[in-house]
Amino acid sequence: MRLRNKPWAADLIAANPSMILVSPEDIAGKWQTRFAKEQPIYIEVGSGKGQFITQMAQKYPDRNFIAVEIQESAIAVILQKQVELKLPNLQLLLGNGAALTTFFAENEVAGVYLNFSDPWPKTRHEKRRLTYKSFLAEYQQIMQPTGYLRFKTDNQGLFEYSLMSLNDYGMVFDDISLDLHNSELAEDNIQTEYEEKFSKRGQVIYRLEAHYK
Ligand SMILES: C[S@@+](CC[C@H](N)C(=O)[O-])C[C@H]1O[C@@H](n2cnc3c(N)ncnc32)[C@H](O)[C@@H]1O
Repeated sequence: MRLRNKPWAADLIAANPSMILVSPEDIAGKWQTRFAKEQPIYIEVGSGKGQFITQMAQKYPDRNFIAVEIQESAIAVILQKQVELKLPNLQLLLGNGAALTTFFAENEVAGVYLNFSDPWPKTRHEKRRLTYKSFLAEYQQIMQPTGYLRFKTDNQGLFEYSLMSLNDYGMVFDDISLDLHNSELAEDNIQTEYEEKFSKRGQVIYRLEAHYK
């Protein structure tokens, strides 16, 4: 994600406290109070510029969504969209996905989306991959027993790694697709910015869905 620091980002965030929180310490267990309606909460970790999460919020008004993004310049782009759209079922969190258990209480989340996460191909960076076991433990602690993890990527290496990592963690696979755009799931699929870019280049998109035992 190549976004230079935008001087307006901090100002925009400060001006919209009802739409975005910045690494809050006292929000765990209280997210429902920030939405218009109490309904299941789904989060996307690493939302980038937010095409996926804003479209999901529009398509599923009976669900609440939270974009979790570590880069201020990226989440400010989502916030700009939300200032215009004013979706009652979308909230933003500027924070690190590695610290989800400080932001969410047990069972607060119904599902976690990971889309085109940074691959971190070097072995010494394995711990930064969003499907590394420490991240899987974070998702597990905040997710309801019926919850699911959905992951999409164009990166074969990261996909294979993620299959092994989730399997080693003891997760159960509900669905694995080696060519999402030519599968029965394509019709309902909402594309992310990266997904559009990579599929236009002819790359296949991998997808998996899994849950905890
Ligand atoms: C390659 S981009 C993909 C963006 C978007 N999901 C898409 O598919 O178009 C990965 C995003 O994940 C964010 N990210 C990486 N590590 C993160 C972490 N630990 N917590 C939250 N966001 C993270 C990056 O800042 C970046 O915006």
